[in-house]
Order: sequence, then structure tokens, then C-alpha cells
Amino acid sequence: MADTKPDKPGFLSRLFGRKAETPAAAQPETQQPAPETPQAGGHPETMPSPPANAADDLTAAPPTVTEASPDTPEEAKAAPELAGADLQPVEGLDPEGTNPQEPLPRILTETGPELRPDITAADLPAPDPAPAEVLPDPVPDAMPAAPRGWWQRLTDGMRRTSSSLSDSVTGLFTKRKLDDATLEELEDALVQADLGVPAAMRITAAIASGRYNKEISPGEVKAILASEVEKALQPVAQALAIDRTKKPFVILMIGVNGAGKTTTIGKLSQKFRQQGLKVMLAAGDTFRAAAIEQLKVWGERVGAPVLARAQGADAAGLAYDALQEAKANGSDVLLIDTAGRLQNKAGLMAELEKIVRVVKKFDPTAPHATLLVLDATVGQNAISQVELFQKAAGVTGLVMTKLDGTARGGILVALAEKFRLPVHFIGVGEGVEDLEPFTARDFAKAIAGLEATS
Ligand SMILES: Nc1nc2c(ncn2[C@@H]2O[C@H](COP(=O)(O)OP(=O)(O)OP(=O)(O)O)[C@@H](O)[C@H]2O)c(=O)[nH]1
Repeated sequence: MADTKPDKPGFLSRLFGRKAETPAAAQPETQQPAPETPQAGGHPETMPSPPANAADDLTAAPPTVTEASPDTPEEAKAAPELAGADLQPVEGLDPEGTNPQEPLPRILTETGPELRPDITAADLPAPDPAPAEVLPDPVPDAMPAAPRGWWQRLTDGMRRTSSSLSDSVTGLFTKRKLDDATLEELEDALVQADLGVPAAMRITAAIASGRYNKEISPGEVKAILASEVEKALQPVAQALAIDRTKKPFVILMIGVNGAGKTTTIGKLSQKFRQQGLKVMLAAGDTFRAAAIEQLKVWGERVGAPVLARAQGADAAGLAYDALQEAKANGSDVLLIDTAGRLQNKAGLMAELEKIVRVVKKFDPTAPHATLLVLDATVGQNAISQVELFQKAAGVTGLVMTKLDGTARGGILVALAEKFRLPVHFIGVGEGVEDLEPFTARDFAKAIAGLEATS
């Protein structure tokens, strides 16, 4: 839930009076970095991770999250601008049996000796006393009882947001007249779901219009809510178009650690492969050994070669080489993973800028898409993440993950209103099928808790 309730006058005076502002609800920084799990045995790709210490350190993100982050600020405090979650490796199985039929390609794993210039030996901590093997997570959605359609997954996934809104609406509008107090409470519920003050005010005004002092049913309120949310989201619901004249079409994936970049790359690769596209992956998150391993597993799983190097290798150089390789092997799409955290924010931004610069040297039109992956559970914090990554890498579109883990799914509405960036995909679970192109109507109905889609 939003942790701050804006200080505001009564509904009618606000409706006809002052202009709303979006609350900058940055959350306090309390999270500690999750411990790394360097691999024993001196594998070249598993050097220990650099330490986290700077005040603006990107590692100050919530610890490993496989489940939903809690919504209460006490439980889910995140670094301002950089709330995220640590990653979990992905199991290399194909529970749904949807792997392309062709044999798995060789994984291109290079172990170039060069370290990134910003990581020196002094930065590297001593290995953990008892370093654990990098083990994959249990397979998410390994054996679903019965295949569920997207609408089912979406509504199930959005249940926390929709039931919290639904409960408020039902509580407020059952046998009650629509007056200043109910409208104010409704607006608060919308703000709590992170829709943002401007959208909350607009929706409340739409509900009030012509109905003041009359009874209105919860169903009517939900229908108006869905229609207003759909209106707000329609302009940003844009499919990710792969320009086949660009070969490879280069997609740079960015976002804070744990937002779901690597998982999203895997899920997208699967979709592209199912469309018959030849896909290559670049393990550009050279900051974490586990991220490199995780991407390799996804590559095997979906049938896409992965260019990977040792932890600490220069990510920009790797991206350049991946482009060369993708061009040489006729790939249609190259997806480049990037680090979500470095020693500090400045380091991360510098690395992203460098990757973009270097990629442009190879192809001035690349990257053809720069997708910012946002974790919905961070709520309003997503706003500062967009601002930050826009500056560093020029975001062209958004992917919102973990809508299943939060009652703050309304953040998509706030983002749409503020940035007007295309939203290409949303994720409602860890399974490979839990990411789908974003459609405004389905999302609006799901958030309002309406039953069917049409
Ligand atoms: N519940 C849920 N979990 C998700 C979703 N998308 C990703 N995850 C999980 O979030 C965790 C982090 O995802 P990663 O893909 O590792 O995140 P990342 O951004 O690559 O992280 P770094 O490599 O640390 O930068 C994993 O456990 C994923 O399975 C989603 O839509 N819903």
C-alpha cells in the first residue's frame, strides 16, 4: 500500500479547486544486499562479487525475492529509486514442453581475462567461508494442474490489487449515497493502490459526475473505474514491434537488480522462438555470476545461444562482440542483459551509457529497443527508476513484472500518466507463460475485479 496519504482538502474543493500532484513517495532505504553465492572450485565465471558499501549503493535492495514483496513500508523498505529484489537462478527445465524442436545450440562461453576497469582486486571481498554451489531454484510452475489461460493468470495474478480495491468499493458503496465522504474514501483507496493522485481524482470525478447524492452500486463503480483505467492505459498499450529489416534487432534490457530482467529475457526469447525468430542472448550482467548462469540456463531452455564471459568482464565489450556474433550467425533478435547493480548508482549508469555507446559504434540505429523492467511491488518507487534509467539509457518501453505479488498494481496507471512510455509486456508470475503483451482493457477489467473480458 502507498505509505503516504497526501495531505489534501475535501474532495469537492479539490475537484473544482487546486491541481493535484503526484506524491513522490520514495521509500526509506533499509535493505541490505543479498549475499552472493560464489561457486566453489575456481570456475572462471564465478569470482566473488564486489562489495556493497556506498551510500547510494544499488545493492541496497530488498533481499532475495521469489515471492511477492510485502506492501507495507515497514516490511518492504527499498532504496530510493532503486528498490528491486535479488535474483534467483532459473531451473533449466521446460515444464510446459514448449521448447522448440531443434537441437540446443552450443552456448558460447568465453572466458576473456579482462576485468571491468571499475572492479579492482581491492573491490573484491574474500570468498564466503563456505561458498555454496550456485544452485538453481525449484522450477516455478513445474507441473501446473491444468493449463490456465492468460485471462485466468492475469486475474489471479492481479487478485491482491483488485480485491483490495473491490473491498473498498463494496464497503463504500453498498446502500450508501454518493457524497463527499464516500468520494474521498474512494479516492484514498485508489491512491493506496498506487494509481497516483491525478488518476485517483479523475476516476473519482467520473464516478461523481451526475450521481452526487444518489445511490450507486459497487458494480457501477467498478465499471466506471475499469473504463477510466482503460482510457488512461490505452495510449501506452503498444506491442513491441520487431523490425525485421534490422538483423539483428537489438533489445537492451535494463532495470534494477531483481526486477526480473533475466527472467523476462528468457520469457521473451521463448516467445520470439515460437514466432520462428532466431534469437541470441548476451550475458551482459557481468556483475553477478549467478546472473550469467541463469541466462545460460534460459538459453538452453529456449534454444538460443548465449554469449557469456567471466564475472567482472567488460559488459560493453561483450555486447559489441555479441552483436558481431549475432550478425555473423544470422540472428533475428539479440537480447542483451545488463547489471542491475554495481558498486554504486553512478557506476551502473556509466556502464549502461557505455554499453549504448559501444553498441552504436557497431550499428548507429541500435539498440532498437531499450526495455526497462520494473517490479510492480516497489509501487511509487518505480517512478524514480524510470527517471533514472531514462537518463542513462533512453528507455523506449516498459515491462512490468510481479503484478501477482502486490496490491499496488495501479502503479502502471501512474506511470502511464506521467511518462507515456509504451508498456509492452506485463508479468504475473515466474512461469515462462506468465508474461504477455499488455492490453489496456484486460488490465483495466482485472484491476477493477470485473469478471469477464470482452
Ligand atoms: N512472482 C513473480 N516473480 C517474478 C516475475 N518476474 C520475475 N520474477 C522473479 O523475480 C526474481 C528476480 O528475477 P531476475 O530475472 O533474476 O531479476 P534480474 O532483474 O535479472 O536481477 P539481477 O540479475 O540481479 O539484475 C526471480 O525469482 C524471478 O523468478 C513475475 O512476474 N512474478
